[in-house]
Amino acid sequence: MSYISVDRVFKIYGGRQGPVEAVSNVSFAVEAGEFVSILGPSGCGKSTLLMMLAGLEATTAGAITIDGRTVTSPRRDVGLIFQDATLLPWLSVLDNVLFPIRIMKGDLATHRQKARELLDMVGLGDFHAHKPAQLSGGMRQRVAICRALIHDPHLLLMDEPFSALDAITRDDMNMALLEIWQRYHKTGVFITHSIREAVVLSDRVLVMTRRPSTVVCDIRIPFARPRGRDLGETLEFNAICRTLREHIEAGHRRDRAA
Ligand SMILES: Nc1ncnc2c1ncn2[C@@H]1O[C@H](COP(=O)(O)OP(=O)(O)OP(=O)(O)O)[C@@H](O)[C@H]1O
Repeated sequence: MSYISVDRVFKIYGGRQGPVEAVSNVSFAVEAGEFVSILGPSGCGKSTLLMMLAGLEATTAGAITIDGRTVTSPRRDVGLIFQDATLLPWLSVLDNVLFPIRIMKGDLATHRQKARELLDMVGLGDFHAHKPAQLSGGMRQRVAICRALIHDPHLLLMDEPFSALDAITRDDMNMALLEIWQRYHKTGVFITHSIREAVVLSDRVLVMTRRPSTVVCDIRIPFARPRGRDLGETLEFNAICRTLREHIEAGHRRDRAA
């Protein structure tokens, strides 16, 4: 059995202007330790899918199973990272990283050392006493990554975590995430609009389209790890990006025709 199984999942939101079918008949599986990215146009239901994986939204039909258990409510063994780092401005960097432990009433003393190690790993070892306002956007997102990892979740769910960053910082964050993957062996679902980012980071890339909001393509990314910045220069990398772009463009054409 796969670590994550998404089985014929639908999500229909009730709205003032009538129901919105955000996700229709989506099925896919993710193995333990895999990093899977989801690409697709705005509004195709990527965030909705991630929220359902996190147990923060209910499915309208179908089932999501993680590690053998059907997802019916938020789970403790999941780390979430969003586009906005959403750090608490009055807390130090270290206390922001420790915040989930505080909420879960865990042992702060033992986790303080782990928080310092995580901050060291993402290059923020000297910033543990700073407040979020004293950090750049990329640094804040690094803190958010440490916060998502502090309770050692097996699964990381990431919703466009680097899309608000400039191109150079984004590349740096991709490299940092690759390093984290190498070191901590998590399972990951990553939402992005960047084809290149998806290919650099992932073991598999899924493409979703609208009307209906479903998965139309599932491509395995064959590059060995560890991966470096030069991966993006290779012919094979660019050929995979082209294939994914063609799937996304075909979806756009179908949308326009509908
Ligand atoms: N709480 C909600 N109530 C009603 N409709 C919603 C709700 N959340 C999302 N939707 C609608 O569901 C559809 C899918 O939205 P979702 O945010 O999941 O798409 P997305 O692919 O993540 O978009 P983006 O790439 O722009 O973030 C959209 O039409 C959106 O307007």
